[in-house]
Amino acid sequence: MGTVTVVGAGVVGLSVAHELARAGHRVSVVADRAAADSVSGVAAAIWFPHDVDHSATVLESAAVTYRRLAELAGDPRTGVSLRGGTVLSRRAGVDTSWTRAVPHTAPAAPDGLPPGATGIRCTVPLVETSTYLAWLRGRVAALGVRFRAAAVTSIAGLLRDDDADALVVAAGLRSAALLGDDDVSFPIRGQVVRLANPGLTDWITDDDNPGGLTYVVPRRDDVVCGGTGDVGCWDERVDPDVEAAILERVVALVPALAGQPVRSRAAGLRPGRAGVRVGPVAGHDRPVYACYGHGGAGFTLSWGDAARIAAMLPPDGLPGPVAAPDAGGQ
Ligand SMILES: Cc1cc2nc3c(=O)[nH]c(=O)nc-3n(C[C@H](O)[C@H](O)[C@H](O)COP(=O)(O)OP(=O)(O)OC[C@H]3O[C@@H](n4cnc5c(N)ncnc54)[C@H](O)[C@@H]3O)c2cc1C
Repeated sequence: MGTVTVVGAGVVGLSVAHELARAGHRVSVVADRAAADSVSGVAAAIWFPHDVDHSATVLESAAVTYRRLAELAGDPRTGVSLRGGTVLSRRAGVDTSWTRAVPHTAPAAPDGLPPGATGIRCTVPLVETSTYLAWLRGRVAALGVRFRAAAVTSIAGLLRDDDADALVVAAGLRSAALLGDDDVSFPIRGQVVRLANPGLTDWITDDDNPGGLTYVVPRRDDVVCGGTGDVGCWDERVDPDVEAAILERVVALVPALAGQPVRSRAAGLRPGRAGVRVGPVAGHDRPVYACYGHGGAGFTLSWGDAARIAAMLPPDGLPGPVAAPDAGGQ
């Protein structure tokens, strides 16, 4: 058994802490924001590998997470359910490799689709973020993981002050600045408006909408309507003009949303990266691992990538620090 400190308490940090503690490590989590106050609290969140590459490793992590979330859907306390929906496409040659990670997909019936669009029907896990993140934190705490509220200013400083045998950096978008060896990370700004739910259950995504990225994700008490995918934008404020445009697009797509009152609104920065980073980080005197860069798919990859980190840190033989130049993860 070893002691491991995880930096980050978003969906990724919590999932990593869970898997490490379950494997037998003594785990601490240090974070300056609770999950609900990070981008994890803004997510829609449906299972879908959005804004990440669809490499074999990513799709395997997505498939592992699908299965785990599908199991959790059996327990209403988790806030996870399985929901049917449609992935719309308005152009030829769209990448459908993600379908390999879903047990069953079928072509959508053309009636009801926008003119010229095609669709893929499937059932995926829907995560009600506030319920799920609170449940997950409770599970992690029940495994004996300790939480510390603090801002980490440098990895070297943390290693100096912390006697953990290993460190995992799962700090989302801010991981790159903390590690200082990554120039391929970037924000992807997303804005949503949440409407009262007029009784919808099916979700729909419309990435090729001529007006911009559009999706409708009905939850128990509201409907998450989006969105935007502004690459390189660091602005976390809600923009009223962007909201008006989102509302226009979602009502055109799902007319039942017309006139529904706004319940809440939010914007957040997805941790974009040219390749999700899961693996050892070189150049430290103790083992340091990275788990970040999940783009619009942090929930979708959470359990799979947490399991990968746990496999890299076996409790009966922690690896040593990595001296060779870091290859930059997967
Ligand atoms: C509008 C929108 C819709 C989305 N929809 C979906 C969806 O449907 N499905 C899906 O899978 N994903 C979705 N996402 C993406 C998802 O939200 C992210 O991929 C995921 O939340 C990233 O989680 P994370 O734990 O890596 O980062 P975060 O949630 O940002 O957590 C980072 C953690 O690290 C801590 N931290 C960072 N730096 C420091 C530091 N220096 N010191 C101490 N602590 C630090 C923070 O306090 C926080 O606890 C969506 C995102 C947006 C914006």
